[in-house]
Amino acid sequence: MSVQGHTERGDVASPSDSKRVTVVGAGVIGLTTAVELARDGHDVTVVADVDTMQTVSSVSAALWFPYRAERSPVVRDLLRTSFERFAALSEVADSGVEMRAGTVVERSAAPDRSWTEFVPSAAEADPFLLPAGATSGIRATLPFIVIPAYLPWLRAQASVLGVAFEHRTVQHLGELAGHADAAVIAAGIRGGELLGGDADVVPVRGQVVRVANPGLTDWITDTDDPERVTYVFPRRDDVVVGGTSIDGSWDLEVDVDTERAILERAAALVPAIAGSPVVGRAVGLRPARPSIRLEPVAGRELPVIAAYGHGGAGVTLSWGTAERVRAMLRNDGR
Ligand SMILES: Cc1cc2nc3c(=O)[nH]c(=O)nc-3n(C[C@H](O)[C@H](O)[C@H](O)COP(=O)(O)OP(=O)(O)OC[C@H]3O[C@@H](n4cnc5c(N)ncnc54)[C@H](O)[C@@H]3O)c2cc1C
Repeated sequence: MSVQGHTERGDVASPSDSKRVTVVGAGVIGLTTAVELARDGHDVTVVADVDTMQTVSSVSAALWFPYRAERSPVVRDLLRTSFERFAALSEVADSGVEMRAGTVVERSAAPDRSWTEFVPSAAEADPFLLPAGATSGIRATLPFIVIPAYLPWLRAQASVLGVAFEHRTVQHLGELAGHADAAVIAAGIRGGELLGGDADVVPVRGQVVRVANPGLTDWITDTDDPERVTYVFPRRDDVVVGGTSIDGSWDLEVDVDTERAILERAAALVPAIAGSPVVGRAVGLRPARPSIRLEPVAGRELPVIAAYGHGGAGVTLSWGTAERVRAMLRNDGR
């Protein structure tokens, strides 16, 4: 069996190293980790009570960009790994991953440009093409992940590798002991609750509206001001237009006034989308945490690895996260 778009690195786990692993979560973190572990020779089951296309991950826009992710050496490593893996996947037909040009608008005197170290194409944007109030900008070609194509593709890859799927809620970790040699908690915003003792995960509400694509290809993101988060991400048939970034809000209802304001800001940024018919709308709660929790958790009924709290960059950091979980598992969850 082969999984497309994965560069070979290291040997597949020998049968004696192979473990029964339960991954809790079928969002982008759980699925990516399941594929990575199955490819490493483990016997993987994904347990989730929300199907992939109903998760927060399905709402994601989704551009490779470290939005609402902490700047740390670990995240830097996850960014680099994921950039490389997505760049490789952009060569794979039907993966839903493309390398796409666009603009990051900057609105501060000293913008954080650390992410550009992995992006060979990154260059200063022409100031005449930037919106009013922008201090500067970057033009770059970045991985652009068309979620309605990518998540089903990823799930199909998992199935090809023999990953089993169970639809149920895990109430407590003890119920996994005896059925698995290790568990990975990729439960997004509910990761802290499942592990207990971690109240640091908070929702950051994101609302998006999808409009018909009038023929756009380039993306643009203008997110430095949390009160006026705006992005326009053209996919094949539609354009994902955002957004909001509201800390601590659990509200999953689409707000019509918010949608109107999003469309007005977006039309000011990209006049071509003014009046494009609305074809869909969604709200998702980004699983934000002061720092991503990506570590073994001691003292449980079975070895546990936590992998949650990716904020606004779960897709962006997914392959790096999966690689780290694979390495931790090879080290017996240490
Ligand atoms: C509007 C918006 C735009 C975004 N844009 C981007 C972007 O451009 N780029 C980017 O990188 N990121 C983006 N994000 C962020 C990204 O969507 C998230 O970081 C990511 O989806 C988190 O994935 P996850 O797998 O951790 O969680 P989720 O997708 O929420 O999945 C959690 C899974 O855990 C399961 N689960 C939880 N608890 C239990 C339990 N007890 N028992 C069984 N199952 C359980 C659920 O059923 C679900 O399957 C965006 C988010 C939003 C809302």
